[in-house]
Amino acid sequence: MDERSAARGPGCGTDGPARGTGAGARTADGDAAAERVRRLLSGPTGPGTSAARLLDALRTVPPPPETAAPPAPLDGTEAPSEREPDADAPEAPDAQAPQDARDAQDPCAAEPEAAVPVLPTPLPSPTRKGGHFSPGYAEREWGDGSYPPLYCPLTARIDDDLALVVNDRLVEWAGEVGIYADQMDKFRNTGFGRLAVLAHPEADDVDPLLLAAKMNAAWWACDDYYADETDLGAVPTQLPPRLALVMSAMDPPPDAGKYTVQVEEAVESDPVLRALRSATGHLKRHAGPSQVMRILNTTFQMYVSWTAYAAWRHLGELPPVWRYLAARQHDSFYTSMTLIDVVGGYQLDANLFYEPRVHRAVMQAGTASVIVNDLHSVEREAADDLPDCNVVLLIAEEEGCALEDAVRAAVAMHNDFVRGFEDSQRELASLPSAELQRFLLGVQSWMAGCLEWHGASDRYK
Ligand SMILES: CC(C)=CCC/C(C)=C(/C)COP(=O)(O)OP(=O)(O)O
Repeated sequence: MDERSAARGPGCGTDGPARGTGAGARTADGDAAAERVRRLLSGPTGPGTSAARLLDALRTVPPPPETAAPPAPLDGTEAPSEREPDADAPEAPDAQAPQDARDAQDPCAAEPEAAVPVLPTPLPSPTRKGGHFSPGYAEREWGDGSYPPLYCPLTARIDDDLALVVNDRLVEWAGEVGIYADQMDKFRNTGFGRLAVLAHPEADDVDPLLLAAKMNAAWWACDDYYADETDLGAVPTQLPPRLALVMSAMDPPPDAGKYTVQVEEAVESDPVLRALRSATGHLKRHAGPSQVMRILNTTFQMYVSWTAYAAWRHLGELPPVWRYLAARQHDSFYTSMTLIDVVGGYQLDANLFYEPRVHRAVMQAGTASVIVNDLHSVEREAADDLPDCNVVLLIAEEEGCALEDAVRAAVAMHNDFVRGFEDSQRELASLPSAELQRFLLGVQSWMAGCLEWHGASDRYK
């Protein structure tokens, strides 16, 4: 048994050839469905046929059993080392390879190789457990330990040597684009680089992890500077036009002559826009077109919710909890999770990513993780001149209860979402798509890393 297998312990995945074999404990109905899927998969091949057959099979997968089965051990494939741990070698993850920097018209085109500094390969870390496996779920203590635990996946990898390398690179990049310029130490100690390493245990290579760190840091910068932090210049009435410009920074529209020149000047003069554009350029070096558009469109959908909060802040209104949650479900770490296959170096077909049950699963996980954020940021959000929406504060207000009781209610809500994700994962476990199983495991890992990170980041102290 190699070191990595030993670290997993029994039941924590295998090195076996799971590709095409599905995973997990199955019911008799599940076996029948899996068999049907296998037969379907032996049919015609060719572009698009595999995902189409899987979708067909998905329609016949039975609903989850009434009585909860034990969590399916998702024996995903061992992630092959898909890239050399060399930060300067952009590489296509699959057939839908990233655009070259060929589109010189596109200011958001893949960053040229020269822009990525060559850094030494990180030293092997004794704590490194990168790979594709499930350490399972557990009730995890959080905060000062005085509240009921959060039911959450366990963290698959804590590698603070690697996190340091990624975070240092991220801080260097933040200095180049200019975000958090006057608070670099605070930014460093926030540790978005550590978040990327915790949340993407599949990836050992610095460059894709740096991509995740940059995207998350840029999303957060946008949130801090434009939406949330009055001290950083956030003004509710300016948010909608600012977000409209963000979209054009990330997804430059066709040339409109002198108006495009003005757009470009505006992008160049604003650190938040520079960060988002630069991170998108990095994304394009790793992602295929449908992955890029999935990530951009999810970002833009998230912005609609931000405008709702801005209206409430501007009007001094507190939304009812149901309305806040309805907005928060589209403004969650679902957005961050859209990066999972890109960082992992593979591609989940768009028709599988958007298949309703898969979509619901990722939304359940994204919402659970964002409740973790609300739990950790109550004080921070209550402290702003224009307090943010936060599920704990809103429950306390609506129920007229103590903050402690509102925290308990939010914990219960979180735990329901995680159990819902687990059910969804179980329901989808018989589908023999290695990419889908891998992606769901990536979502599981993201939830785990998110909790780990929130408990340690200086941002929430
Ligand atoms: C996807 C992403 C990282 C976006 C940044 C903003 C966002 C949707 C969050 C999940 C964070 O929400 P919030 O603004 O409440 O976060 P902080 O408490 O300010 O960290």
